[in-house]
Amino acid sequence: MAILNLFFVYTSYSCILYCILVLGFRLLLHPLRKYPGPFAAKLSEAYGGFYALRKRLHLQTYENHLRYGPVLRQAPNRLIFNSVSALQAIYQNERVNKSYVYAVAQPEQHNTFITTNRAQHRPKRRLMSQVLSEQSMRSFEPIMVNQVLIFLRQLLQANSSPVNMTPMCRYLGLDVAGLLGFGYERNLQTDHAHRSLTDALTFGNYRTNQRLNTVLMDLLPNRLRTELRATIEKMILTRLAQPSEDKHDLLSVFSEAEQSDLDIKNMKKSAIWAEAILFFAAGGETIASTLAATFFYLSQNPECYQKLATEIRSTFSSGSEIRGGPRLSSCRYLRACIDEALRMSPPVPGTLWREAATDAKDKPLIIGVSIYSLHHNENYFPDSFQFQPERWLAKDNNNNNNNNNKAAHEAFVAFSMGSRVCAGKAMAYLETSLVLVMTFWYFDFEPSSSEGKEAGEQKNTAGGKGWRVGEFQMQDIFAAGHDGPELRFRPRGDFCCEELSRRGNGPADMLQLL
Ligand code: HEM
Repeated sequence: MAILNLFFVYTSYSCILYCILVLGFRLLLHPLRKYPGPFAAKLSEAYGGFYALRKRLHLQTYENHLRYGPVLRQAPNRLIFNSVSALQAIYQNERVNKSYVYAVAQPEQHNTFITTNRAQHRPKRRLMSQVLSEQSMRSFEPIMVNQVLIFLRQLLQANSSPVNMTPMCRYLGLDVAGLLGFGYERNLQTDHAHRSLTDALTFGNYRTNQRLNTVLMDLLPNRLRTELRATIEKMILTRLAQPSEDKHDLLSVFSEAEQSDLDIKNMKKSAIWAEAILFFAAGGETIASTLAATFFYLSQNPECYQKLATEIRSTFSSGSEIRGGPRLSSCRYLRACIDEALRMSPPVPGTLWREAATDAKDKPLIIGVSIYSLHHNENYFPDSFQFQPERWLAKDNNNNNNNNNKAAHEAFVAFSMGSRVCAGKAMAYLETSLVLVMTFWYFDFEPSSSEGKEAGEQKNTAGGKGWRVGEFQMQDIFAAGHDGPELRFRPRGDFCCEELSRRGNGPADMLQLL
């Protein structure tokens, strides 16, 4: 017994001594010791984990940059930068890779987003680029438009009562993502039965973000994940029972690409489902965030709303003309509004961790730029908390706006940059543009309460410290979480009901909804 006691005493002392030595090293001898940052962050990754758990790590990082400057030590082995020069040096650098923390965050997924090995990443990325290319989008567009029409019918059905745009946009985004990824109609927009999918995705994002920011922490349970897996299995089996050429989706693009691309041919067929799952979080959730934020800012800024309404309603002469192509691309104010919403409330607000490509066995230095912080850096975006789509529009004459505009473009990083830039950028702009233009064509909208600005923000989560009036607040769970805005939609004249009933699934459906 005495020996056992002695063993425990020595073990406890050894542990305490070990902790003191590790913490002392991190504080006084570590190569990053001279970089400023919160005291707790210098000692442990738990600092980042704590704020990730509270879903406000992006806000904390922003506040820390204000306090400590453009280079910040956020964990013993991690630095965050807040400048365009650092952005380019990190993300456009062949010698810098995605950090190993991605693989730790989702060990079971080896898709385009997670894979850190360049050779393994290449064929996956080529496949994704093909399914998300402009040509592929042209084939997919009618399916997308059909989903947007369902979205519009839901707005009509609301009959001017308040609509919470977060769930509406999520159901739309996930239905479109499901159709492109799995060729499967999940019908979240119209059917309540499978909406737990959204909770499972939120939970998955939250868990991923935890692990990205502290590899120590994995406290969250797994039940929703199991449910998500069952749903996905059903989607895969249904799709596999159909000929691949029956749909325009990931499987059909894969089947065609493998004829001519040996690397893609060598990919296991099962590997494409890991890519399809990625469509939900990478494609569905991000688009929903962009839409919810843009609706929010337009409802809060009547001048911008008017300018955009005028642009859209003078560019098209009927709802059925609204399609991707030169006329949609000519809507420059529309693009400026989307970019400004992406800047102010980026759908991926956190820090995208990178590390030097090296064979060394030592723990690599992890570095990155926080998207939210850079997007609110006053050097690049003066009055950064104000919604000003004009900052994206270069003036023709030689005034300052052109210089500001260049700085803004260089610091705009909502889709990341370099070899791991978002593969779905073209789809993101097409889908968000179609939704906004078609909504403005058929409806007018306003915040749900007549009390104006603040009332419109009530359904706008996160809150607490860091809350700003006029900002659509994102929760940092990698692909952002949010709620609201609550808006009321009024049809623009009688033609709205007629046209919407004529298009898409036809009058029978429409009668059911009205
Ligand atoms: C507004 C909407 C979107 C935003 C803001 C966005 C943002 C991003 C960002 C920041 C990354 C880099 C992540 C990292 O390095 O950790 C990324 C990667 C990626 N995104 Fe998007 N995304 C959007 C829409 C989409 C869509 C619609 C798809 C397609 C379904 C998509 C597919 C991907 C893929 C496959 C990657 C991984 C690329 C790679 O590592 O090679 N994204 N996205």
